[in-house]
Amino acid sequence: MKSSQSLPDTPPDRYRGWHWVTTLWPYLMEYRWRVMAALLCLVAAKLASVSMPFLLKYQVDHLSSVDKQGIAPADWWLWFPLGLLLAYGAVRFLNVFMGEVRDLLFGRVTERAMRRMALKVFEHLHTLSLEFHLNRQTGALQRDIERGTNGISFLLRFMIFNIIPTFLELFLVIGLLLANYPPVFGIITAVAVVAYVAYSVKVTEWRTHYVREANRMDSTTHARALDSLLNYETVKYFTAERREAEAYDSALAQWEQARRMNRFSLFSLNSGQALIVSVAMGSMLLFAAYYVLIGRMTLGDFTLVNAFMFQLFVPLNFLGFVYREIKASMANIERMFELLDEQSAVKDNGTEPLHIRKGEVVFNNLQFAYQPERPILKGLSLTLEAGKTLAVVGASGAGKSTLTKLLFRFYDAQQGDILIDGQAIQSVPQQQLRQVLGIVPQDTVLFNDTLKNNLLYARPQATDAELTDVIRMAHLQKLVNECPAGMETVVGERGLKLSGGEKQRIAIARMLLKRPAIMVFDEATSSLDSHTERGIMAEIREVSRGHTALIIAHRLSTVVDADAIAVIDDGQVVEQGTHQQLLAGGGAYAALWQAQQQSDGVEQTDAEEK
Ligand SMILES: Nc1ncnc2c1ncn2[C@@H]1O[C@H](COP(=O)(O)OP(=O)(O)OP(=O)(O)O)[C@@H](O)[C@H]1O
Repeated sequence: MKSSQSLPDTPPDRYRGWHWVTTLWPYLMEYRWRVMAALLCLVAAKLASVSMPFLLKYQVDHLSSVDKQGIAPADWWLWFPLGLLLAYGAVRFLNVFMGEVRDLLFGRVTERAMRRMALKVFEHLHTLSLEFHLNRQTGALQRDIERGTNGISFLLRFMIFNIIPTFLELFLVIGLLLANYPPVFGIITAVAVVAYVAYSVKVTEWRTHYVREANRMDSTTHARALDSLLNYETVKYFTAERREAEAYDSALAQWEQARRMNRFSLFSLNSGQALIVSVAMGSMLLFAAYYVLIGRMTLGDFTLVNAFMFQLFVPLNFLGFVYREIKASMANIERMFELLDEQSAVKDNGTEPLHIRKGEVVFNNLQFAYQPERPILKGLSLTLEAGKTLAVVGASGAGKSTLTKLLFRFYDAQQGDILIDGQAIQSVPQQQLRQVLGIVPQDTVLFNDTLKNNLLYARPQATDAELTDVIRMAHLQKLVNECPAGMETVVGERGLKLSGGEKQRIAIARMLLKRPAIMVFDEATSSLDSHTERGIMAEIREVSRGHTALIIAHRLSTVVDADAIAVIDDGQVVEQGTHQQLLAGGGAYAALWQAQQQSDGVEQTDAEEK
């Protein structure tokens, strides 16, 4: 399994604390009136909630004051408790209703914040270098974004509408108890709340490790299963089903163990919380009963204390969960912030507009290494003359594709420059640079969309006639005609429903549709049969006529017509000239030519015919 360079479990110190508040603040401000209205609803709901026990108290006091014979139905005294009952019902409804209105109003705020944040990260990811993306598992990256945006929603909702109001209510209730009743009630409530919060925080901290471990194992088992299923064919080729199942099961066993510890820690948290709540409520009721017995409190007061306790401890019970989730949300958001802080190794700070005059490309004394200890290009110099075709050949791994990556500025060379018509590519905006370049890459990856949309990706405004033209040039008519859905055929994830050669032809067609000034063909026909290859090479010659073209090829027979051929070895150009000149030179190219001719009789005949 590939190792994922995921973000570290514990975020660095600079992300701790209230960093997220300042980041999220602008999103709250975007809908400030909604936020204000939601807060008003919150206050209304809380006032309703605090008044409920009082209504209950008056009710009970009134009912217990009626003597055993009851009262006549016409007596106005009868209507008082009925009015209270109605008020109680109305206030209870108001409490719930205001909560719902609040959610309705605030939902929009959280969704907008999620949308803005997700877009920001998405755009940022597209600015990061290829190296960053190569080092990451896309799935893990996507999970980081998903968790981050969900984290925002959770944090906004629960911080503003759970934690803060719960504490507001606590202060309100403790104040009311202290003002109206013997101090013992307020004191017990305060002590219980402090004990409850302290215990919840402590135990939550302790169990975070188990929660994280369970989550990690959950991701690992998923990744294991996914990797195995993605490699479905390889598993069959090597009859490795048993091995795969065992590896999956061993990951599952670790997940099971992690879940066990997680459950145990949850048990400790919940039982401890329940104990604190029960002791507090029990002692409050004990005192309340005592005060009723000695006549200092009424039955209504007894009911009120009981009701307050219920009202307080229900959200408090929830606090353990909310605290844990808020911590997790903060960690997830911090991961997302780390992504946003990630800087591209390749800086896009060129400001000169790119002026294409002829389309000459010069690679000037390039030195480049992906890893410092392993140089790939060692002072390579090469000129692509304007309007000419230059072929680059050389052993596998010699650094040919690396040249194209440097040209597209996926990486910057450590030394040396690349100049287009005399302008260093670093000095121009990347967008402008890439607009004048077209490539048929070694491995074509397609969007999981229709053939047509994959082609139009190069130039969405292209006409049908232009599409038909490039389809013909890239020899794609047969494929389009044979597929029942024609151009509307969906090509599957990464284009996996097409053959290697078909994908290459689509890549050729869409590059032709882009009509770039400089064309790069990186082994553009390597997956094609010799017949189709010849046809397409003829088309490539045709379309690249008058354009600057760089052709990277393994099969030398495909580049014998090039205006110049450069042979790369050990990070340098070791030979350069036309096919005939290089053959006559009897050097590396001639040797390569001989070797290929021997191994491919058909190609030999083809080349001799030329
Ligand atoms: N992102 C990367 N990180 C580290 N090394 C890399 C990276 N990309 C390529 N390499 C290494 O750089 C060397 C040159 O790669 P490159 O793709 O340029 O070779 P190539 O000449 O195009 O080979 P081929 O003909 O097989 O396509 C290879 O040895 C490869 O392993």
